[in-house]
Amino acid sequence: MLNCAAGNADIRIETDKKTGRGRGSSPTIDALPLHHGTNGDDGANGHPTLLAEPPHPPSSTAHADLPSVAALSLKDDAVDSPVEQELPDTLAPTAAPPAGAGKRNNLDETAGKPRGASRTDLAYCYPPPPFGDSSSGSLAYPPATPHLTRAPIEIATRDSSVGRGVFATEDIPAGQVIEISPVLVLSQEEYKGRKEGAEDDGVLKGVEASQLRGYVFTWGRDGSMAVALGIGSLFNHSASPNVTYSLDYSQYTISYRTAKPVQRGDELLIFYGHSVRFSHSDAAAPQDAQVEDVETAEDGWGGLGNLDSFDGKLEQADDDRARLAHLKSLTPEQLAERDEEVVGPHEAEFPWRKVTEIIDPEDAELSLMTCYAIDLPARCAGAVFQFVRKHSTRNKNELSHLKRVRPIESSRSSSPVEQDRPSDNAEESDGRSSQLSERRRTTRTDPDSYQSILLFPVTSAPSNLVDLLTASPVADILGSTPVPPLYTVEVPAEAAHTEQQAEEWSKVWPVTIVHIREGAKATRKKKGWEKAKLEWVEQQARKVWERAEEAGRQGEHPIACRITDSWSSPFHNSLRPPVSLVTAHDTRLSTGNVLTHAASNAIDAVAYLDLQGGRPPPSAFCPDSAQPPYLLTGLTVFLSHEPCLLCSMSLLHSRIKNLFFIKRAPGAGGCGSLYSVHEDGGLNHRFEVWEWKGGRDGGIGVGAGENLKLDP
Ligand SMILES: C[S@@+](CC[C@H](N)C(=O)[O-])C[C@H]1O[C@@H](n2cnc3c(N)ncnc32)[C@H](O)[C@@H]1O
Repeated sequence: MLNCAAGNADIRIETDKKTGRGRGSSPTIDALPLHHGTNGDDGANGHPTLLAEPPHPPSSTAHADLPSVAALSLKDDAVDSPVEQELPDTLAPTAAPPAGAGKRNNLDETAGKPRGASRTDLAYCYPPPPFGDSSSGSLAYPPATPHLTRAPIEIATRDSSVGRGVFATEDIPAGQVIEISPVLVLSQEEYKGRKEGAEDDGVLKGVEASQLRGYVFTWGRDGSMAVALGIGSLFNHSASPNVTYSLDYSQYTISYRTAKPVQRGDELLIFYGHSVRFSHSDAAAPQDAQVEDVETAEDGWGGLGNLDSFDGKLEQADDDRARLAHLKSLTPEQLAERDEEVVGPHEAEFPWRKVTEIIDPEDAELSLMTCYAIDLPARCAGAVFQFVRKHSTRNKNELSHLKRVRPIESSRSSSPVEQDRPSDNAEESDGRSSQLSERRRTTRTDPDSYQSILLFPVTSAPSNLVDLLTASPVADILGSTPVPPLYTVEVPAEAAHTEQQAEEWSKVWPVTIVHIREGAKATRKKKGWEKAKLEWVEQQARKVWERAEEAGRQGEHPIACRITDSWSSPFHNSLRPPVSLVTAHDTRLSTGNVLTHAASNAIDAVAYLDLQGGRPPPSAFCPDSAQPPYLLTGLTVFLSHEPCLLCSMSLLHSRIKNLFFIKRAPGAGGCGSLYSVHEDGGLNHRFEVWEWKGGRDGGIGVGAGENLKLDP
């Protein structure tokens, strides 16, 4: 239930408990001092028809369970109990009434019924009847329309070709919530007026054929549309708006916030979308249509906090078209040759730098760990291995990269365990050492010949190791010979990856070689990307940067995040690049929520897609899987700026495959600057991070986001 009470008006919007938020559940309007115009027909077209009732005193309980959304809408200048405050002056119409003001709404005031209005009566005929049907009659809206809101705004008509708009009656600072409107969601079927899968005969039907068409915006990925109830539907469009908005899918609301300081008298304008043009006001607009069909707009009303479109096809942004046309003109052989061409990271054409502190294993230096070892006759080896297995405190064999035994003749750097042995039997050790020197002279093949055997890393050895060993079958095999002393030895901490490493490191302790798989090795050796991948990555980087700059122009922080499928060479090529899922931008300023960073919003958007079953068909990575993968598993993220620590952790938890960012966030970023979350060995996932090092020529990294100072 959304419940607002203001002054002498008490409006409550309730949800029918049985039908949920069903449209059958009509709003309960306890008292409304004002009229609201209808469309001039019979009020049965979906527009609420609110009739005049005598005002009555504010309800003392009306706001008892005021939900957060309503509270927020009233919070900005609230004192004690915001919902009990007087209605502001803005309720009074401030613009001069038009001639014939008595007829300014088309309700019969005695009967409360719509009365007919001839087109000739109507000085303010807006919006025009749908599709030029002059016989349908249209309604005249007053030049100033009363409304219920605490923000200092009025609804007025200053330009009859644009119709009503929302204007500031006082200066309003940036970042102020001026309206939260509940929305009415229309399914695709309702909107289009035809069943899913029914053939599109090109004739507009349903809501799309009504004047509501100029008021809807994209709501869900399933083709559903929404109408903002209340003032939300009265904001006009501008390419340089002063109001931003965000959709709240859980509350079914859309909230509006000033994106810049607004002066008294200014019109409050939002941005509907790149593809929306008005023939009569936008200079750049094509002259053919009043409004381009909003459904074809890139992302509804400007996509502030919205999702980008995806359909598995190549995106055909203007600047991509020429490239695409060129690619399509190539023969399959030319295309294959082009796709296989690899650009190495050191070539000038390679504009990315890997953000890593991890050294290529093939170049790794020897690193050491300390283990307990013991010298025993070869015949004890089997019993020692069993002993180690039995008392191992770890599931995984931490010494699997090492040979367990080393012939006693090998040189070794070891130190007797007398000082740091795990149990106290130091007295016996001197005698054993002398026995050992004697035995070292015998050969390895002899079951009585002595070998050095690794037991446990010092860090995970049982604390009473010596006692355990003395009580073990190893001691039985030795019979009257005392168990020799343990000692510590430094051994390689990792397996070798090359013959050279193995040879060198085995001088310390025999180490195994783990060869890097041939395929992987080839890729590593190439250490470059196919040209097609390089181009695709750059294109995504450009898109995310453009979105960030656009957000900046809308009064948000110029930061954006784009989530896509990941490039996989066997599946993708220049004509079949990965699919993009969502693009979102930072909405900290418009929502007042300091956690709505771009990455966070994008992750939310993917979760929302999953909830709606809206993720595209399983990608090349999981062709057999019917389910979308866990969170962002295997996906690639593009960010205009290095993510903060919190977002870096969110991306890590989401299991992304790799991240590309354009601008570093010195002292704030969690992927290379302040910390390298993506490589932290103590965390349960890692991902690759690449930073843009390309030039500024293509516009990537240029603009408001260029020198942005980011907080940690
Ligand atoms: C959401 S409504 C805005 C309120 C509308 N002016 C009214 O009086 O009901 C959208 C409609 O307003 C008009 N509109 C909005 N912005 C405009 C602009 N910049 N130039 C011309 N008409 C505009 C278009 O006719 C559009 O279909």
